[in-house]
Amino acid sequence: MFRVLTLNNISVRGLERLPRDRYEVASALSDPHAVLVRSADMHSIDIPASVIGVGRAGAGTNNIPVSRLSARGVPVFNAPGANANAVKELVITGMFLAARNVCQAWDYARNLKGSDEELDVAVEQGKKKFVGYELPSRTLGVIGLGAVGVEVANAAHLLGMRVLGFDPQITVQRAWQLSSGVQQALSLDDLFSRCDMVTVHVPLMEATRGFVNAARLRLLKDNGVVLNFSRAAIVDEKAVVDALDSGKLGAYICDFPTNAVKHHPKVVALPHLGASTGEAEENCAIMVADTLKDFLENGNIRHSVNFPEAVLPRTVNSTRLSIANENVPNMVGQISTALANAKLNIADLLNKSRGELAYTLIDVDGQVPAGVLDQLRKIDGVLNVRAL
Ligand SMILES: NC(=O)C1=CN([C@@H]2O[C@H](COP(=O)(O)OP(=O)(O)OC[C@H]3O[C@@H](n4cnc5c(N)ncnc54)[C@H](O)[C@@H]3O)[C@@H](O)[C@H]2O)C=CC1
Ligand SMILES: O=C(O)CCC(=O)C(=O)O
Repeated sequence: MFRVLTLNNISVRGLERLPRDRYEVASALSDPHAVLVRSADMHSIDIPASVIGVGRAGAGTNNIPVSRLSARGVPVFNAPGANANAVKELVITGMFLAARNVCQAWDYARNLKGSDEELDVAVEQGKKKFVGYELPSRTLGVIGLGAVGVEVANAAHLLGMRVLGFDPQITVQRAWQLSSGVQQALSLDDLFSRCDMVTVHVPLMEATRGFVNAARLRLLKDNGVVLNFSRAAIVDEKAVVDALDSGKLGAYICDFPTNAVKHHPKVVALPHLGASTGEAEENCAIMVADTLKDFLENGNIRHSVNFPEAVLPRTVNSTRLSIANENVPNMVGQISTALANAKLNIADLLNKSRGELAYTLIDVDGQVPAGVLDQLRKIDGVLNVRAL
């Protein structure tokens, strides 16, 4: 029986992928094998030693202590692309909100007082303040061309905008998905200096923290717009407020209502709604539950943010060993020597590495005695051993 601890509400369609006869899933249980999480902050909690896998039902993993888990040989999984359409739709909504001053105009209209005749007069006088612009007259810069960024760039291009993209690590898969009409910016500064609107779709990490800063905002065209549906800290909020006050920025549309920005009249701050559609919640939960299940039952690794992809079909009449280890020389040699010394035959083997970590799946004919597993665990550099 596998025990899975949930730290957030996870869509029931995903949880149904973990059959009750083999899985106990609850928001409170002891010695869990795995954790399922959305945005809960795992940096501040003790993660029990029993945990061998963490699944994020979403994209961003900045709420998870990934390096700490890597050092324990614990893979962290996410659900790449599973909520991208939902985020794209809200970002495009945000662009329209900014271009047509929708929130300010709505606020004006709902606060009008008087008879309908008086309201008619006020409407015709007041609407001058909310004159907007149309998207095809503007240039959008998309920073980060991953699952969300590519969808946003393509949709904006279809809406008639001129679109520039910047992502020095774009994958071949995403490059194929990107519309040929999206032009490449050479640097962040190049992108800011050629755009009216900029939207960020990068993970929060040291390199991206605060990289929408005062110097870059100065490069943007006047009355520009910044959209941030990634993470609050990617944007220097003080610089944004200064730019809004000076008129350099016309609007800041974001998913993070911090005290620094939420009351500003030119800010529309939503309560982290990017992935909050029934479809996205289901997609994410199903993808991450399937990934976690295959890892727990077969040791296979897909969609991990810290471990290499490692998928090996199972050999009949064998015991599967899953071994997480440091990516240093002679690990596979030592592991296979320990198995040979115990007269165990390797039927199949897969070894993959990623950065400082490596992962080995071995199908061994017959049973593997507990003593052999202990020997494998004692090899210097081995982080985790399971027999499945
Ligand atoms: N508001 C919400 O509810 C949601 C927010 N997000 C946020 O959006 C981020 C992006 O999501 P996805 O597109 O699904 O992730 P992704 O991993 O598919 O794409 C991220 C892209 O950013 C690029 N990148 C990394 N560093 C960069 C840099 N310094 N400059 C330019 N590009 C850089 C990567 O090469 C990658 O292509 C997530 O990490 C998360 O923080 C994602 C989903 C929902
Ligand atoms: O689970 C959520 O609602 C947050 C989604 C998100 O921020 C992400 O996937 O990175």
